[in-house]
Amino acid sequence: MAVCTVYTTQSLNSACSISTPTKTHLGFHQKQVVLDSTGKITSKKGSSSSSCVITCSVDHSQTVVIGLAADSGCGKSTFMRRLTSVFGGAAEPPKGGNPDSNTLISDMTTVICLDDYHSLDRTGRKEKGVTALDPRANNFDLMYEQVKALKSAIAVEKPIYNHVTGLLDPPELIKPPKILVIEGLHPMFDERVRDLLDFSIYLDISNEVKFAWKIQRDMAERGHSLESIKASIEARKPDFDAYIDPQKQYADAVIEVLPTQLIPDDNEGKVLRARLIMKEGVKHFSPVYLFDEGSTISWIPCGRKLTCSYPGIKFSYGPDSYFGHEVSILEMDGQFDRLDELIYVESHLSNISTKFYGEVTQQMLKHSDFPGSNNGTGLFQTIVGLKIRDLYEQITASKTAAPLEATKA
Ligand SMILES: Nc1ncnc2c1ncn2[C@@H]1O[C@H](COP(=O)(O)OP(=O)(O)OP(=O)(O)O)[C@@H](O)[C@H]1O
Ligand SMILES: O=C(CO)[C@H](O)[C@H](O)COP(=O)(O)O
Repeated sequence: MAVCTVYTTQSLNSACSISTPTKTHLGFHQKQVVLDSTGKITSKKGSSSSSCVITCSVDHSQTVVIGLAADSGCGKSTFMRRLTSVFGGAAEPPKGGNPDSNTLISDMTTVICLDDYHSLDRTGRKEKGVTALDPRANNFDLMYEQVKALKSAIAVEKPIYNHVTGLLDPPELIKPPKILVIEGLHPMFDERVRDLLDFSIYLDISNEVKFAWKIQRDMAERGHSLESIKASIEARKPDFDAYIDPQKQYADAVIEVLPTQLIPDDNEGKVLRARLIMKEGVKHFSPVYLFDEGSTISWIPCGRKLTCSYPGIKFSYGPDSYFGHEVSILEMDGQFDRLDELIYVESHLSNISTKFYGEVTQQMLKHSDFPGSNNGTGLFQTIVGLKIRDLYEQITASKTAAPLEATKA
């Protein structure tokens, strides 16, 4: 038997004689329920009647939770599109719900945006003089309770932060998916939330590159001026350094994006150097390697089998240390001229968790229009997507072997 907490705006079963639920955050009712050994909700805690059976039952297979952290405009949405594509099916906002919902649902995955846990709306932040990156503008208690509930296969009513109006909208129902991705500014900030993650990723985009991407998007697509983009990046920097960047030390995989080293003093920012930093010893995750696991390798694949124009392509691989952790780092500097030739590189990588020869190349070709498809950013995002699929399959296989353990809250 296990006890868990459900957050809802509605009564679960009005026929049950239970005490009035407590009012908690944002008008939610908090109810403690008791799960039986199969993971079904049998009664509300404290109910006088043991026959008070709540009509909803839950799928007791545990949800796998993935955390994706990055600053705004650093490629989270692009990464999510690559990840959901690995699992097949398109990700869409909840049907018939709030058109400004930040949630994306596909057959296997639900992606929730942690901006929905802003406790202060745009006006509130302005009045208090805090940014959205400041922990005081976010409700970590609710984030923790809801991620914990979803991980225990219990649906929640999650608030919505409306990016169009800057207001907190009425909540939306989130049912426990097979894979829950929590993406945003703070998935690894709160220790309690961090401990719920089965795998975590940090997108570490260097300032120069972040600036180039912001200009491209916010000037071209959103009509912002160069000055206002600069000012926004500067205004966010102290809180970014204090609260967002330090989360990378907790990540199981970090994708670092830097200016190229192949062009001396490059200031165009078009050619990128991407580094995939993979922690050793993470359960259900074995780092990718190039040629020979644990060796230090430098490889320039350009020549007969890979077409490269200036400045070429260089791969590196080897063991290293990152915030005191043992890691393996795979690096790619430069960009592909012909994406179909990526198969040559793929055939030299091991532990990439593909289901068939050429799957990485196939995924990259399928999304050749996504930003980063001609360089290491897209390649490493695709590989991490495949590693997450593998992790999910390993976790579900181990749960099948011990079903009762997985139902405990
Ligand atoms: N790998 C990449 N290579 C080049 N440009 C990229 C790459 N990834 C993202 N960008 C650029 O950055 C912009 C933001 O990307 P994306 O929408 O995926 O980020 P985000 O983190 O989800 O942003 P936000 O949180 O603000 O919604 C894109 O419009 C694109 O211009
Ligand atoms: O850092 C952010 C995460 O995406 C946003 O700036 C934050 O959510 C506030 O949003 P808005 O600018 O729409 O009020």
